Amino acid sequence: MSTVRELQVELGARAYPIRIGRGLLDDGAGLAARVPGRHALVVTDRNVAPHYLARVEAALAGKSFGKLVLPPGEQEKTLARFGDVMAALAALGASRDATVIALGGGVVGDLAGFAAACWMRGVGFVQLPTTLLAMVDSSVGGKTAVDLPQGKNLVGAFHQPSAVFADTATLDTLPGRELRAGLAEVVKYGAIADPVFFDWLEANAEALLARDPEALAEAIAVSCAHKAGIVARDETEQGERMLLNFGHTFGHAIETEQGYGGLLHGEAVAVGMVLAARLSADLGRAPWSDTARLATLLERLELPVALPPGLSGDALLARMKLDKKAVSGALRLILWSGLGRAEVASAVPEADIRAVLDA
Ligand SMILES: NC(=O)c1ccc[n+]([C@@H]2O[C@H](COP(=O)([O-])OP(=O)(O)OC[C@H]3O[C@@H](n4cnc5c(N)ncnc54)[C@H](O)[C@@H]3O)[C@@H](O)[C@H]2O)c1
Ligand SMILES: O=C(O)C(=O)C[C@@H](O)[C@H](O)[C@H](O)COP(=O)(O)O
Ligand SMILES: [Zn+2]
Repeated sequence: MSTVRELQVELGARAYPIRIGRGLLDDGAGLAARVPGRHALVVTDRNVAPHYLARVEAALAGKSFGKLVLPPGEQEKTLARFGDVMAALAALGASRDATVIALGGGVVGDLAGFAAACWMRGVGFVQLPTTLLAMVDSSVGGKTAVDLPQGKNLVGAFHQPSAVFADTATLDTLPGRELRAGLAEVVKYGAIADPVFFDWLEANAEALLARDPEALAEAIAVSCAHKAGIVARDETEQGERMLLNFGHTFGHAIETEQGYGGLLHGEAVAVGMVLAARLSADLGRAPWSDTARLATLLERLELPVALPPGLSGDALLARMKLDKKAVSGALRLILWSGLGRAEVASAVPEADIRAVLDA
């Protein structure tokens, strides 16, 4: 195994490690140590299972484990699939000391995590992320959820994993479009919290697209450090954690309006960040020059930066109103103050939001 980087999410008695390195899935002992009871259920999808499930099964030798291999994609992050996970846990006879293991991207992680939060009111949970997006964002922090046709992640719970093992060798089989979608969330950390990292991303964009292992490992480690710090300071999103939603009020509205079959989450977030940055510049809160830098970097990473055709501003605005940051029905947005800084804003005039949606 090559170099393993290790970070910790500091949550007191619930603190947990994030390990990042090539070949981690072959460290069966590391995974087995996080499965204290007799029962484990591995949740994965049909794209991931043929490549990686056997290694997880080998690590669970001696345990009573089940596996659930779901169809892939955002359209499967549903209450119906949540029911399938519940049924699989029941079939396994999983007791309160059971562990749910998510092997896959953010869809599998969010769904399996929500199941772990609910089965017998909460059982153990381990994240084995296999997409860049899951390694840099969704596997860390304990936000778990499923989508409704009305909106993204509307049904969910905070439920932290007991460990995150990111085997970066799994990225070798990840399709290019999915890798690029993950890069959008990487750019988010630079945009909201770390101008030096943003500069580094500008300097390393081509290396990241070319899957240079060192560049990817660095991007994952820096992203996880930011996410772990924010989660440790504000686990349940009372303040600072809301900044991780930069671009998401727009992005989630796009995903929902497209029936979860259009832009990928990371792509929608890329568009959403550019819209939020433009809105911020329109309102005099962010320099136009930084907005241009953000859009240029995302374009260099081959991500979309404009709304896909055919979406109506009215429909998107209506979707945005169901965002979870709203208070008493009033929308709150994450606005940008320029590179490295963002803030929560309420009372943003609807006309200004409509203007960026219609531009
Ligand atoms: N909980 C959080 O904090 C959080 C953060 C960000 C995003 N999310 C959620 O994550 C989801 C998006 O996650 P995603 O981008 O990982 O998408 P995904 O889970 O749909 O995975 C992307 C695609 O890649 C395939 N795949 C996964 N790993 C692979 C591998 N190593 N090789 C080949 N194919 C592979 C999957 O089967 C799928 O088709 C969204 O639902 C989003 O809302 C959650
Ligand atoms: O961890 C967080 O907090 C985030 O907001 C990370 C986002 O990238 C992620 O997409 C998250 O699932 C969005 O959360 P939601 O609460 O808006 O559904
Ligand atoms: Zn996201």
